[in-house]
Amino acid sequence: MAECATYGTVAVLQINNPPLNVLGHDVRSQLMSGLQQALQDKAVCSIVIMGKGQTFTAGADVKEFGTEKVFWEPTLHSLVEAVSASTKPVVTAIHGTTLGGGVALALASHYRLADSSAKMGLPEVQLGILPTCGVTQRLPRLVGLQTAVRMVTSGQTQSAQQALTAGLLDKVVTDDLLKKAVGFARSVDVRGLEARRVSSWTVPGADRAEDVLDAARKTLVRRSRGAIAPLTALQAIQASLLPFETGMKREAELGRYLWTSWQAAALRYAFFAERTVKRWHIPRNKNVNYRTAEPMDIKSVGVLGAGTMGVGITISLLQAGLKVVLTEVNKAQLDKAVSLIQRSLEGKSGGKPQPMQLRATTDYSQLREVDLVIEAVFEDLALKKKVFQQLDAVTNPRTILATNTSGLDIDQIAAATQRPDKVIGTHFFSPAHVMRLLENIYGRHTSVETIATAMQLGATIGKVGVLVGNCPGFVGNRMKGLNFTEAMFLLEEGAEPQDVDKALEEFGFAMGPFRVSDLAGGDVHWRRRIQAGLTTEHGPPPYTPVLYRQGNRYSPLADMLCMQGRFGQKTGAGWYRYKSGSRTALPDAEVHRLIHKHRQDHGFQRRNISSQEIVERCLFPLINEGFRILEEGLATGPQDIDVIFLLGFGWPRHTGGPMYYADKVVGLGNLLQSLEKYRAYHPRSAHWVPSSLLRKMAAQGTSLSIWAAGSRL
Ligand SMILES: CC/C=C\C=C\CC(=O)SCCNC(=O)CCNC(=O)[C@H](O)C(C)(C)COP(=O)(O)OP(=O)(O)OC[C@H]1O[C@@H](n2cnc3c(N)ncnc32)[C@H](O)[C@@H]1OP(=O)(O)O
Repeated sequence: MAECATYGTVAVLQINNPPLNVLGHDVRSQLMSGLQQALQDKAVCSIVIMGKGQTFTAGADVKEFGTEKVFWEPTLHSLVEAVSASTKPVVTAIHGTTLGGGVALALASHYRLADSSAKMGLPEVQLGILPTCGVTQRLPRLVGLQTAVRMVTSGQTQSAQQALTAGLLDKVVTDDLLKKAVGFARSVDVRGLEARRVSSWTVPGADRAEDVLDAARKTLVRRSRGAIAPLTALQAIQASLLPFETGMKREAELGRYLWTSWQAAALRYAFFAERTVKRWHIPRNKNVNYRTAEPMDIKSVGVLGAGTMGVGITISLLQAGLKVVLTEVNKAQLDKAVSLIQRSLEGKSGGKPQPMQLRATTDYSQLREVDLVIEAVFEDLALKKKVFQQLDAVTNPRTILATNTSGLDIDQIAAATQRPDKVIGTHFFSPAHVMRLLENIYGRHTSVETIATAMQLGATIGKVGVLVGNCPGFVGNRMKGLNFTEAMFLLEEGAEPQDVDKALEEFGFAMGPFRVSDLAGGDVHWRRRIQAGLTTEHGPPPYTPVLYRQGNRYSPLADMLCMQGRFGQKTGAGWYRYKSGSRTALPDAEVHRLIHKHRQDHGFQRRNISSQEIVERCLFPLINEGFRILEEGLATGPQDIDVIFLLGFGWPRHTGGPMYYADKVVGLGNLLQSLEKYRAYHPRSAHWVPSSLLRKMAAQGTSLSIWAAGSRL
């Protein structure tokens, strides 16, 4: 856990708690007793604290949060204070990615040394808590308010060089950190100790504090979208302008407030959910799971189609060091794609040319020897089937064939080949080289090896892979579609697009559904509705009522906009209008007139709709569909659905995701009641019929977390 050794007059305490040296109770106890021994040992003049293995420490053990163990003595706070009060100089030697409590220990030490490849960060706000243990008081004294605010409120890591420049480190070294740290510790003098205690310093640039804090507050109010931790952290940093002890009291108060908040619990859940999804199984056959599966070794990947998705996917693969064969029949499109890929990768490497493992070709037969192909052609079932037939003919029979589709039937695509066991859906989110989610979809015949390979490929390219079953829209788009449907009904009943967007943005989404639709292009979903027979390019299909399709209430408003060529930002007009070259959504009188006339034509009585109703009507049907998905065994557990929404659809992280939000914030009984209430008003919308899983859980008074704990391997 923590090992102690002496090198002449230097005592070295080394954390050894693989994989990440988190500071659980055992580690804290051993570090504390090592420190006390070193203080008592007359032969020891200075002390080094460092870590073995891949990192100094990733901070507190998050698994202890929510349990009593985190408060067992020595707490992290006691340990940090003991380091700070040490009568012998303490040098912290940092390597790997040092986070949270690790930075707190370093700040309380008298000297800070790091390996040149080290990174340091304070991710606490991402867990909904405050960096306590004096971090918000010592950091501004060491690096100034501006850097402290940036580090604490963003949670982003700093490189060793950045930390050195900011004053967070005293020295950066290369090679043999132990030897260099011991040498450094030998050179420091106990006589200078008092002056090295950061707590006795004042915050540099305090005369400009008000301007810095005001500017930060404005930015955070806009960016945090309802998350309370960043703004609370700012208040704690402000307290560093007070005497140290007063500031520490304020930090403790604010720390307690966040520690007990529901948002901290939700963010902790999100942290573990992202890691839980890699433990997948197939609900209808639990023998097919991450433990039994053996992935194929993938070294080369073919990407078919060099449009926006193909380019993003190629960049992700190349960044992970894989060989890529990019295939596109249109030579001009291929050349454009290659230049985009080159520019993107040059940007990443700071302008240095990277050895590119990319072969670009118009010739399908070049895919013959790759281990896996990702098809990224236009979202059209007939086209994809044709492409898969060709791929089946040209590629090696052991090659896995993956389709990047956002909702088409994997089984139909697989049926176009002689190897349905080697066909899988890999749904990337746009921009594919930026978005961390990869929704992997198994079909009826997809083999366990193919599933394991797709999940492994996701991890290799730095994505969070979530495995789901095959159904129209899969998990993400199947649920998300209901949100947009209900948003349009709200327009029919009296809301304006900006009212709906504002309510959902206040809930925490970066953009409301109409702004998202304008960004993505309304034509994409319009074509899908046409393919599904819900509408035609000229209006409702013959003999179809305007407000009902396929047995359900239907709003034709989006179709009406598309028929006018209003596809969103790319055409300068959609649900909003856009000035040339601008992405700012401006309310448009044309749209208001169109909605108004539609209401009049169909006898809708306009009424005022509250933000609460907007949020409930847009989100509750989607959550209800999530319960259906669990019931149908299309996702391993609620975490999988939550991760899809957190990483793929901008669901506000501080609410934990749709299923967590329903379970822990709304309450399943309340959710059921609301669904019943809206169902009574909107009997022609099947999405208000509560799922039987939700009914059962609400009746039993059980929770999704209990159900999930029982179902997960
Ligand atoms: C009262 C006041 C008390 C507390 C004060 C707390 C201050 C803090 O220190 S808060 C914690 C700050 N630290 C973090 O938030 C660390 C988060 N971890 C990461 O960002 C990453 O894990 C990483 C360090 C960058 C490493 O990434 P990677 O190499 O991709 O590994 P992972 O798959 O993420 O993790 C491997 C394994 O470790 C578990 N884990 C990671 N960090 C922690 C942690 N801090 N505590 C407990 N467990 C942790 C992670 O869940 C993985 O576990 P599996 O079982 O393999 O899923």
